[in-house]
Amino acid sequence: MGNNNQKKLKRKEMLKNKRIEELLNDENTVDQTNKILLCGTGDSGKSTMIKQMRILYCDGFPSEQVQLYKNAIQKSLRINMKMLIQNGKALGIHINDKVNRQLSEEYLENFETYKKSQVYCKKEIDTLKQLWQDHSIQTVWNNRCEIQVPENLDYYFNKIEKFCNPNFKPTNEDIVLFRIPTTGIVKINFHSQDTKWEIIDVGGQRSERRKWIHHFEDVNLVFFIVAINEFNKKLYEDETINRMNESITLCKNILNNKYFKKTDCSLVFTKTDLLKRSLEKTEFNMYYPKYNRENNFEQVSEYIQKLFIKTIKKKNKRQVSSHMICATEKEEVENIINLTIRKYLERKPVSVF
Ligand SMILES: Nc1nc2c(ncn2[C@@H]2O[C@H](COP(=O)(O)OP(=O)(O)OP(=O)(O)O)[C@@H](O)[C@H]2O)c(=O)[nH]1
Ligand SMILES: [Mg+2]
Repeated sequence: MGNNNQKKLKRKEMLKNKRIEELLNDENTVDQTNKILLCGTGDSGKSTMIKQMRILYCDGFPSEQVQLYKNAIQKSLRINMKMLIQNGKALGIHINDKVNRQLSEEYLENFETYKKSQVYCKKEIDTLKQLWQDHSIQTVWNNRCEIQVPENLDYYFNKIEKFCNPNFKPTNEDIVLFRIPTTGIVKINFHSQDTKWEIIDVGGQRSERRKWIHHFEDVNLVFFIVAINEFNKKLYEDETINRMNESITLCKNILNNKYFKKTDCSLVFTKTDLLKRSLEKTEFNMYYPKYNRENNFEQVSEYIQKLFIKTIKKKNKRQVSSHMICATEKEEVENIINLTIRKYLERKPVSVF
């Protein structure tokens, strides 16, 4: 009798083990993909995070992407010098140096001819180099919060010969620092802490936001990305609107959306390096008059975080976290992704049964 019972138990154990193996081999059960959605206004740093993920988890950029960035970087130098000259005039910053003023006039006159050429001739490179070093052009660049120019333009102008060389091949850093506004949706798959993840990047400009809704379902984590240095900038789509105010309104609308009632969310403040730089020259309370603390990074960044956090309702049903990073630093992106996933998994352990 005892032997029979033992046999039955053994058989039960074997069946259980077989079932576990079946479950483990069933992709639908174990390989369930978790979803992270990146939201935020244009230029906030969503794609920069995605690029870092590509470098960290997907062996970097495919050759078509590298070529796309090469072309875009090369084109942008011309266009942005034109912008600096023209916007300088509009801001009342005229080129004082006689030689450089003449050079800038000639550059604008010949711009269309230059633009037609794929390659930069020596004369154009020398002109761009000299104009970039001009004191008045540097004044325009230092007042860039008044105009719409790319964030890291100095990186490219400071090494202009490299970028104008027809044989130049963009490095990861060249790609991470350059912005191509996202249109449509970009997805990346990766593994973290024995779980499968998909991270979704969307375009943040107003015209792109209506596409977001198609990706709201089954989201495990929402990251709302904010460029923490944009307190003194105007929205590209409507220059009467302050960029940070636009971001606060969007944060309120997205993170309180019914789809995300129970979804953990992370506020990710990027561009900490640029905020530090900008507070050296700008008083934060000129833009937020209610602010009455020190004009330093620690206190201003804490105040900005609170402006966003207080818009998020019903925190009891979900975890809300806030992080500050320089998104152009790969390790900082990696750390917050890992940390957020770990916190998520701790709260909701993945169970096979
Ligand atoms: N210096 C610095 N630059 C950053 C940082 N984060 C992003 N950038 C730069 O900011 C620019 C905009 O970044 P993107 O990631 O393309 O912005 P986005 O949110 O994807 O913009 P859309 O696609 O229009 O929604 C790029 O030139 C980035 O290199 C940061 O922390 N520090
Ligand atoms: Mg983008």
